[in-house]
Amino acid sequence: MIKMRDIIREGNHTLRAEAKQVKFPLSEADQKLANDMMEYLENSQDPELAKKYGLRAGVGLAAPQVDVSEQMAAVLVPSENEDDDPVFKDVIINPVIVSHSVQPGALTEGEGCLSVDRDIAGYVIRHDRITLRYYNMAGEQKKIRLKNYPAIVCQHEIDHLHGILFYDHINGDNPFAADDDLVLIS
Ligand SMILES: O=C(O)C[C@@H](Cc1ccccc1)[C@H](O)SCc1ccccc1
Ligand code: NI
Repeated sequence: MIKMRDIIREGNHTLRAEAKQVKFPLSEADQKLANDMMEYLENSQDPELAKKYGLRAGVGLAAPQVDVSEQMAAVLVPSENEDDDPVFKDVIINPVIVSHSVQPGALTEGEGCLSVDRDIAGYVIRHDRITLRYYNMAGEQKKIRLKNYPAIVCQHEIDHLHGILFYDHINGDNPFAADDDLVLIS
């Protein structure tokens, strides 16, 4: 299982590298990696397991964060009611944002990152709505529309595949600068 010690931190060059595309059919190693990353998210969202193994909660984990420079990320966005199915759960492979809203969006509370051990305040300006094309573990091409929180999470993870970290999107002069059309997502 993936633990916090397996997650690389700022300063490791893999976090700033352009990850390479994944080939299909998935190798045994890539299948194991995909399953292990999703397992991390599930464990980290279980309070007992998270405490037992010292896991930081996560709704997404990208392969470069475990020092594998490949275009693959696990995303597990739980529903607000724990009895309901997740809002979004999949391993997104070779993802591409094929279109997006002009309207920007940002989390009201800002963002964090499992690979960044410090709090960095500010609006992380992203697209409020995206159309995402990706391949799942079976190699099936998917094309989905996401908005608000799931869209923010997927953009955070896709950034990791291109060497981008959340604070790259914060306005350095005024971290909480907000255009009139910015959608603030709680
Ligand atoms: O480091 C990662 O990629 C995982 C992040 C993803 C993320 C952070 C902020 C906004 C969108 C996505 C972790 O999920 S950060 C911890 C966290 C846990 C639960 C909910 C929100 C953030
Ligand atoms: Ni991150």
